[in-house]
Amino acid sequence: MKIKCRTISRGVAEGEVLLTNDAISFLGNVEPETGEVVEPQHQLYGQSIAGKVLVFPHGKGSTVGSYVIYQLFKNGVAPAAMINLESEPIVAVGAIISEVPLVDRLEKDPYKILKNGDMVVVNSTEAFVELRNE
Ligand SMILES: C/C(=C\C(=O)O)CCOP(=O)(O)O
Repeated sequence: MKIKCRTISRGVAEGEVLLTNDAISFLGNVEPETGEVVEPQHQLYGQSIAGKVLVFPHGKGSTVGSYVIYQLFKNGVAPAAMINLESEPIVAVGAIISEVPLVDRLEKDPYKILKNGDMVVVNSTEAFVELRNE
């Protein structure tokens, strides 16, 4: 199944879905050395976002979050791709400078059609997300 979306950061990546209903403040919520979510109140606490297709509603918090995404990239623990309901500038900038594909505004609600562990391709260059495991 292919789902159309809006391109924010171009690129193509495949990976396993890791989904959260919580917004993410990359500064403070995520450890840049490991990609682990370190905020105890966060739904993904204790899990690693490294190599995942990270689905979250939107970013929040400090503008330094863009640089944290870049640190994740430089440390080899960035998400493979990211899917938002509605991207905002902090995550958009972080994804663009880190060459992490980022999309938002999927034509179907990602929380209704995706679940943890699904294999998806995020083709941001051509503005679609493809669910592979069906
Ligand atoms: C650049 C900033 C702090 C630093 O150098 O560590 C300011 C960030 O401001 P926010 O209001 O957190 O975006």
